[in-house]
Amino acid sequence: MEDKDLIAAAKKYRENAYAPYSKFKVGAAVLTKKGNVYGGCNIENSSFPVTNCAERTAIFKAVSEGEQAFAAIALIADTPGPCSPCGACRQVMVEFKIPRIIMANMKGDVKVVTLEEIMPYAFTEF
Ligand SMILES: O=c1ccn([C@H]2C[C@H](O)[C@@H](CO)O2)c(=O)[nH]1
Ligand SMILES: [Zn+2]
Repeated sequence: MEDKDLIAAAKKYRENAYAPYSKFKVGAAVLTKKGNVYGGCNIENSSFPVTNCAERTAIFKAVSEGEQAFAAIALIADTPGPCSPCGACRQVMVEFKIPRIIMANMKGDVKVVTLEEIMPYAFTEF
């Protein structure tokens, strides 16, 4: 699967975003090594910190289906430049060793980075 296809999947899931508080919709899609795609959107809560980001929704969906080996993740939002994942999502990407992060926006800007580039000096217990 090409990056543009994973971005298109993320864009589709962005339409399902539940963001009545921030009005900021985010979509994400993870590609597993088996070749399956799991999508996610941000899901907000009136108790703001309870909100789940699009990337973590997508990753947790994949893990829930028994998939823990990932090839890439794409995320998209209506940002001036390619949308960059928050720290919590980066930590989850470290946990599951997602090697490539494809950042995109609604204008068509795309930036691809490695996990090492986006999360240097990551916390690991061992
Ligand atoms: O990596 C991120 C950062 C933020 N958001 C969502 C959470 C919240 O609903 C909205 C504004 O922060 O964007 C994501 O989905 N992913
Ligand atoms: Zn996040």
